[in-house]
Amino acid sequence: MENAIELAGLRKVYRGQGGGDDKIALEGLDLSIPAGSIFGLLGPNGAGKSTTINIMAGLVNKTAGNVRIWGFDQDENPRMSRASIGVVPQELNVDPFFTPRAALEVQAGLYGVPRSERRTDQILEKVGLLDKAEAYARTLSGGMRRRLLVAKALVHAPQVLVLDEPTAGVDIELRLMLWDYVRELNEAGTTIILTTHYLEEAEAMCDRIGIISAGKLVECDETSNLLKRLDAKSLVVTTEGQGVPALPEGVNGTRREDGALVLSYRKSAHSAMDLLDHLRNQGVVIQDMATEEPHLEDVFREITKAA
Ligand SMILES: Nc1ncnc2c1ncn2[C@@H]1O[C@H](COP(=O)(O)OP(=O)(O)OP(=O)(O)O)[C@@H](O)[C@H]1O
Repeated sequence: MENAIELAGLRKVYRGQGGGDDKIALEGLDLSIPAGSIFGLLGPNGAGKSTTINIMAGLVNKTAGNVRIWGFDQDENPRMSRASIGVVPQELNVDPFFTPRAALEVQAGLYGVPRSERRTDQILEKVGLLDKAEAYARTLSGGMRRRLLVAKALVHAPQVLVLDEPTAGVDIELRLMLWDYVRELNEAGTTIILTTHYLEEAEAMCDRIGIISAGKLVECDETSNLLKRLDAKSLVVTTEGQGVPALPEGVNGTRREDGALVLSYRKSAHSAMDLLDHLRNQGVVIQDMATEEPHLEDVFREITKAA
């Protein structure tokens, strides 16, 4: 299998209710996600990320286009296409009266997993919920509910696991645990797709990134390539005294919260050495300095601004 997911000309129009306007959420989206990757689907609010995920999961009907999950066309082979994907939704909607063990058993039943093939307790242990197996879901904390949703998405052992904003409002410990587990699943062969608003997280986790803006794919590349392509760089200097000195054209200077002077510049136009000379010529006394490479956040800002 080369691509775990292939979307071609995907279009979604939400019909206006009661005479309201139609809303075009996706406008001919083409996207391929290689098998075995950890893929980050990013984009500003309302770009169409959840719509894309929900269409892949079979939760929202597409208006037009083609969807292949693990090689199975969603229209021609809906059963296999659905069996190949598991989705961890954004909302923490768990049935309050089910225990985690019961919730997984029900889910396994829905997916037609034979009893002999169920791995309920193994999955509960993996997500750290085995000791809560018989607790009512309404007594679980937010973090535990999140883990239960991950567990539910895994009962049918899907080749593709989609996580929609899995760490929104999650504490740092759980976030790290979740990412360890996601990496483990990926190493065992599961293709991972995730959306997140934490760009640092996407940069650290994802080997490939796709950026959606206004219902279209505006960028898709290996994370390292996206970062390399950016011409931006920063020079961080600790100085005696405060204020921002006069700077060469095209160089932007700000003081960070810790007082350090941050100069943002284009690698193609300036070098750190030139800028240091410039500061010295301005009479600035430099105590320390470091350069910083661009982050995904800079790439994201640049791309969505242009789009
Ligand atoms: N059920 C719906 N009915 C009508 N419009 C909808 C519906 N669901 C989403 N939309 C609209 O479609 C567009 C795309 O929404 P979507 O939720 O896919 O974006 P998103 O990228 O996931 O956003 P966010 O980052 O805020 O979760 C938005 O303009 C949204 O208002």
